[in-house]
Order: sequence, then structure tokens, then C-alpha cells
Amino acid sequence: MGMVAGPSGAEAVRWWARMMRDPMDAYGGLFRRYGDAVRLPRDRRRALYLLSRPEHAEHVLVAKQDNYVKAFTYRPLRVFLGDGLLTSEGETWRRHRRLVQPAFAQRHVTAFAPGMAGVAARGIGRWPDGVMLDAAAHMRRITLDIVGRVLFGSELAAESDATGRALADLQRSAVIGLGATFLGDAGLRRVFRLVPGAQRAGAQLDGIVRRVIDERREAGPGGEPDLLDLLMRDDDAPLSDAELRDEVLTLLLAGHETTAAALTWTLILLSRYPAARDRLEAEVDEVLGDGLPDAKDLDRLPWTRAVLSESMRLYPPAWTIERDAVADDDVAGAEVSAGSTIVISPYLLHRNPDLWPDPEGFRPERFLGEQDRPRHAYLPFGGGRRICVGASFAMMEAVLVLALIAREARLDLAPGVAVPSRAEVTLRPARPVPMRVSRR
Ligand code: HEM
Repeated sequence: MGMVAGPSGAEAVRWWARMMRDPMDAYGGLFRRYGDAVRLPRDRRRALYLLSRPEHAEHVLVAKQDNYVKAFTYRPLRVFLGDGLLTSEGETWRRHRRLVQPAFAQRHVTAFAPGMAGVAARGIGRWPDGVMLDAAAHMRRITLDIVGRVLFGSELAAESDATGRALADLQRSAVIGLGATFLGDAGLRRVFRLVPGAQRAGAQLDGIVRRVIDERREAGPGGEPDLLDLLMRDDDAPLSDAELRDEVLTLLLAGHETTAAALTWTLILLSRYPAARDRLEAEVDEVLGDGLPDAKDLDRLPWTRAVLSESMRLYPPAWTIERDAVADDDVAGAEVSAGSTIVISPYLLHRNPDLWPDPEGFRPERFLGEQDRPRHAYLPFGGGRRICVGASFAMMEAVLVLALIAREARLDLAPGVAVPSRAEVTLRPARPVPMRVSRR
């Protein structure tokens, strides 16, 4: 067991201040200054540990997961998302996970492919040649439309701009709320009343969720049961109205914003790396033909998948995973006291030069063939029992959407445009992403 390097005293206070302003910037700074195991004291007993080696991730997320719960840093988000899968714990989490997971079993997910491809093809088909569009907004529209139709049987595309704004407000509020978690849920709610946009965002998202649920209640179940039917099933332990609201909202948000960010970063990278894009176009031209791709085409699109994997290495949409230790622990040599917070940041792990040669370079070929890196060096979907429930859904969706885009059009970032990132709950472009469409 050992102590871990890190700042103390006034220097620690400065790092905390930096963290409240821009957590990713602070984590990056701590990593560069102190290395891949850093301790930042929080009070006399507790600290925040920034641990960026695969064995740390393996320990906290898998081997000793019973000793870890979602960190206090998720509390502001929980005020909005309540007891949905992302923010609940214990028996509530287990019950929700059991309910939701079957809808994401491989067999089910494969059946979603035609619906996903249809939505994507309609979205992309409307892009005129030569037009400049905001790639981030378009990716959000397509992924929200997919989640709405495929999981909830609802038409949400029209709501995508409003949802996008509400989500941006919600994420900003969640980061502001980080400084007020000691106030508890009621205190955080009071703080959010003062944060511009936070109330409106909550009300807007609530409205969308209520509409999705009310429409289904009126229509009743019909055809193949979808995720919403599973959630609304009236068995011996049905979800309460509040739980149902929380879960639909969680899946709606977790299910589209992350995938949209992954696709947007991918389009930006492809525009910067034309050789990778040429290879992508060659692959989809050979595999897809004129029709809509489906699940059986996926195995024949290894480069498309590798491009997405490499893009999520550099820009993991879920860029940080945080847990609180229940009891004292020894995390691969780091002595951690009960109540302390562990940050496992996929962003830092994915760029750790000890694990990835040329860590800043875009090299999809890393993800082709045999890969000999440690298993937990790459964590875009997390790990252990809280691993992303929608991982296969997201991967299939992203491959289908990207393959269709590559077949139909080439997107080039407007010259001279920089794309700064914003790391709040998700890692996404901070501004609109103007890209010019050339139809192929
Ligand atoms: C590229 C897209 C996606 C990425 C990068 C991603 C990433 C992640 C990560 C890292 C976690 C774990 C968080 C933690 O351990 O604290 C997570 C959890 C979760 N994700 Fe995803 N996700 C994506 C897409 C989706 C989709 C499409 C859905 C649903 C349709 C979804 C629903 C969820 C839910 C409900 C959880 C919480 C699971 C639990 O705690 O039981 N995600 N996601």
C-alpha cells in the first residue's frame, strides 16, 4: 500500500477551483503534472483519486465493484434523472436493469437494424449537394429520431433542436451543481432555480417524456413489444409513474446524446484524415450496394467499426467515470480511504502514452485484427455491472449511420474552423460544427 502523489494545501485548493470550472482541463493538468495516479485532498479524511491505468479501472469497475457506488459528482445529474439506470443504486438499480436489459439483448438489437438504417437514410437523403450544415445538430436529430422510433415508438425528430438546447443547459447546470453537492438534493434543487435555463430544461424534457408515455397509454400495446412496453408492463412489481418517467428520460438522453457526439467527432476526424475516409468509402461501396444496410452487413464493415473505435478512443463521449469508495481499499497500490472518490477517465486512459503509441494520432488500424493491449485500456462503454446497457445498440447504430453517410456524401469541415471540445457530462463539440456536403 502506498501514498499517491498529488498537490496539498493552497495548491490543492487551486486545483479544486480549476476542476469546478473545467473538470477535463483540470484532470489533464493533474495527469501531466503528477502522472497516472494522483491524489487531490477533499477534506481531512477524504480525497479525489485520479487513476489512469488499466489495472485501476479493472479493480474499481470489475474486481472490487461491490466496494464502489456512483460518486457524489453524479448528484446534480440525479436531481434531473432521478432513479433511472444511470443514477440509481442498490435494489432500485437492480430492478430497473433487469427490466431494461432484455430489450438490449443481441437478438433484439439486431432486429432494430432496419429501423435505424431507415431513419438514417431519410435524414441523410435530405442533405442537398454543396450545402453547409451543422453536423452536430444533424447527428443529434438522427440519433434522437432513432431512439424515439426504435425504443419508444414515438416521433421525436421535430423536438431535436429543443432537446439539444435543453440538454446543453442541463449539462452546464450539472457542472455548476458540482460545487453545491454538499447541500443535498433539496439544496441542489434550490441552486438550479437560480441557474439560467435549468428550470426550463427540466420542464422541456419532462414534457417530451410525458408525451411519449401518454401516447402509449392511449394507444395501448400493439405489435412486437418495445422497450416502452417492457417498462410499462403491469407485472407483480410495476414501475411507479415517477420511476417510469425517470427511466424514459434516462434512456432518451443516455441513448442519443453520446452516440451523436461519437458520430460528430468521427465526421470531424475523417474530414482531417482523408486517407482514412477514402478507405471507408471504398469499404462501404463494396459492401452496401444500393439498399439499406442491415445487421448482417456489420461483420463486413471492419474499417467502419475501427474508425468509430478510434474516434471514441480520442473523444470518448463518456469521458469520465466516477465512483465513491464504501470502505478503505488498496487500488493497485494506491491507498484509498472510505468516502473518497475515484475518477477513472476514459479520456486519460485512452491517451496514456504507456498504452498507446502515437496517442494523439488518428490510426483506426489499431483496432483491426489481434490487439494485445490490456483489456481495460479501452473503456468507451465503461465496465463491470454498470457497463453501458446500450453498448451493442450504440455500436450497431453508429456503424450503420456512418456507413450510410459515407456511401451518400462526403462532409468537409469548413476551412479555418476550430472545434474546441466541451467536457461536461459528455464530451462534445463546444460549438456548431459547420461541414460542407458533397454528394457522392
Ligand atoms: C456511443 C454511445 C455511448 C457511449 C459512449 C456510452 C457510454 C456509457 C458509459 C461509459 C456508461 C457507464 C457509466 C458509469 O459507469 O458511470 C454508460 C451507461 C449507460 N448507458 Fe451508455 N453509452 C452510449 C450509448 C448508449 C445508448 C444508445 C443507450 C440506450 C439506448 C445507453 C444507455 C445507458 C444507460 C441506461 C447507462 C446506465 C447503465 C447502468 O448503470 O446500469 N447508452 N454508457
